[in-house]
Amino acid sequence: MASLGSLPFVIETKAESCVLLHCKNHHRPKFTHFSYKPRKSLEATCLHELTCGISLRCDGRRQLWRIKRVRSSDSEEGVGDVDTEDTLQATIEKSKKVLAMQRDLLQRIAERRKLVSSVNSNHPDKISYEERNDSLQNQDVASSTGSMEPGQILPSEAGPYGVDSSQQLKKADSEAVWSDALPSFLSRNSETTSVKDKQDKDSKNSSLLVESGASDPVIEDVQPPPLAGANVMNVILVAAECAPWSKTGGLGDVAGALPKALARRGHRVMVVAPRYGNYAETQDTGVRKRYKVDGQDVEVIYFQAYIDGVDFVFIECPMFLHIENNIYGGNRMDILKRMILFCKAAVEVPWHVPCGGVCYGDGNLVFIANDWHTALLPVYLKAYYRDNGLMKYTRSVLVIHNIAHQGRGPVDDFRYVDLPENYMDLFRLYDPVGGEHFNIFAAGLRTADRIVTVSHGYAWELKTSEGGWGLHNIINECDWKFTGIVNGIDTKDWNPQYDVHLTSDGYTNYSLEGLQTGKPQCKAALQKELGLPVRPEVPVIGFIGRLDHQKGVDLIAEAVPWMMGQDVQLIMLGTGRPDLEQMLRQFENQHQDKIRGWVGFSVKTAHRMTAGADILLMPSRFEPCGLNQLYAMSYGTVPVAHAVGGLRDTVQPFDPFKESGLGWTFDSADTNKLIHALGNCLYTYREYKNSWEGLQRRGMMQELSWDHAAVHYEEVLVAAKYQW
Ligand SMILES: Nc1ncnc2c1ncn2[C@@H]1O[C@H](COP(=O)(O)OP(=O)(O)O[C@H]2O[C@H](CO)[C@@H](O)[C@H](O)[C@H]2O)[C@@H](O)[C@H]1O
Repeated sequence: MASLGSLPFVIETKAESCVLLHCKNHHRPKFTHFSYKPRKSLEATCLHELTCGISLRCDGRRQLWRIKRVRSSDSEEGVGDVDTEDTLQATIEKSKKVLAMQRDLLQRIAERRKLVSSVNSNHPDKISYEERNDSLQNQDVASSTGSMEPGQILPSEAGPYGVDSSQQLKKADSEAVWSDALPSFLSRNSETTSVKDKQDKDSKNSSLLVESGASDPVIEDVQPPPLAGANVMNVILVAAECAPWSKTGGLGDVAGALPKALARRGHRVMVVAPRYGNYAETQDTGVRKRYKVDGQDVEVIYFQAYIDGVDFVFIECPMFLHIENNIYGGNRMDILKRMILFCKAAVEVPWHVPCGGVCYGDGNLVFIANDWHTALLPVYLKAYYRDNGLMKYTRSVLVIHNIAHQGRGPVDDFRYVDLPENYMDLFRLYDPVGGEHFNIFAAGLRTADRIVTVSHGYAWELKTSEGGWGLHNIINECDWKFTGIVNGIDTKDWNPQYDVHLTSDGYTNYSLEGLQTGKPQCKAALQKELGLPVRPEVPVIGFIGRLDHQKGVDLIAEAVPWMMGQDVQLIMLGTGRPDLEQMLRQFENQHQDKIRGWVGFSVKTAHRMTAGADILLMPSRFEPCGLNQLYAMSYGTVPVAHAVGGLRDTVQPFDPFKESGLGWTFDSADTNKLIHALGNCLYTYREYKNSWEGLQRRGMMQELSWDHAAVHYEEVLVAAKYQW
């Protein structure tokens, strides 16, 4: 038995073959593919809506396929044969349901309209920014003293407080686009059609007898039932960077990959990021909105692309354009204003941006904000909307990728974020370093429904005064909603078997089976490309990362004299602190035949180094998760890392007696300890080839994909959803 939404279907077949169920009404057609034996009922679930129409197509043979619709209450046994009366009955039942749903929707609209007009009658149509501010503050006070009605909404046009319920409802009247403002399960069912359209479509759906052979050949797109099952929800990940469009480090990788894994579990997933450049894949949605930033109205344009099951929405405005190489550049105020604008515009995306024709809506929705740059989003969600009876079913999760950057400023910065006075306490923080100050990360952590960080080790460290960078007390207070989930990797982008950067210049793709030939070929290609002596026996040591205090580049620098006494080659790729960049260049100049210091950001080189190096150094002082060691291991490159944060979680130390483990770790950020670990590593590389290969193989055989982490994220999203 197959089921479409809550309506089950039986597919009856007469010959062995395969068919496709095609949900025509869905804005983005999805297919379910069945292989089957003659006269057998089939199990399948359509991901689409209750109201989707379907048609059957077969694989080219001239067979007559039949599909029968039955009532959801029917038992399986009673539905074996095709019966037009039953089909008709099922259609009538379905029509009734649709009509009931539409009635319910119309009633809700009427109620909302009443509410809006009563609010409008108390407020002039156009109120100034300051008036809105007062109004918000007053309502906030009213709310907290209990005089505000539940569900009461703000009387604004899309502006600093963004919610334009009245506008939306007026528009709904004429254009029937009210789905934007409704909970998503209603919005999507309603799409943008009228009741009559629905009925028309419904009646069309009753003709379910399809002759095969006339249609296109089968193009398979296997869609099993959603892995998330009943937990399927709408998820919007908001981040300041998103690979491949924008990336300064690991956050970009996560924003580009985690959403795809969540989508694979059946969630409807969107990523919202600034549009820093002219991204070819994206289309102008035609949606333009204005938001207040530092008293100025700033217009944003929403662009959109649908890739690998994920809606990518990019927010364009002159503040973002052409800074892709300097995303976090500019002075403190510039960055703050960009992030304020970004968060204000992002939180309203589910209302304004129709992805595939249909907005996400604010029901059954969870935002995933990332780091301090988007930590204002949970605050705006609460202050502008949820405190005012809007977005009642929307939740937020804040992910900590790096606590070292917090959006700190003087207390006076509070005036830029356009929030009611009583919100100041969320931002206020005192610590011995910053004194009393304004802290955006603090406010986000306090406001989000759930907090995640990117490994268990880092989750523990964040609660200590050394690891929490002044936010440990807040994190300890929030322990009940705080969890660690180790990052995954994008196994499409970062996979030696398919890596697009290994297809030219002498490099080659390789898998576990081809490790012994493929990896040496990549090593030779890397040595050649960088102008180092092409010597297969010499260990190539790599470092990739931001050149800053976190990554422990200075520890490598201190170890360079020792390393140069060894027969090794060292390749370092990074950008960051000018003094460390200069140091890289200097090392290369001093040791032309042994060191390459590549100052720059090159994704291609990072991939090629990961494939061609034997060893990856990660002496990070702190490392929330670390992706490079995960990439390295999956390419058969052995990590030598400081056992901290996610590195401790993911690099199990080599045990020569048990022939277990994945690399070498050292327990404090100390040059001698680095040298000791690297020394053992080099000794094993040279003297114990089998052990070395074992290390490589164990690394490559790990399941490091995002699919695993996505299950844990889903648990957090569900917990957030039921958080009141
Ligand atoms: N010069 C360069 N050229 C090309 N590519 C370069 C590069 N420098 C860095 N990269 C790439 O940027 C990414 C860095 O990711 P990491 O997770 O190692 O660190 P980052 O500190 O940025 O991320 C933070 O967020 C991530 C994600 O949660 C955490 O894993 C991490 O611990 C935390 O510090 C990798 O994809 C790496 O290849």
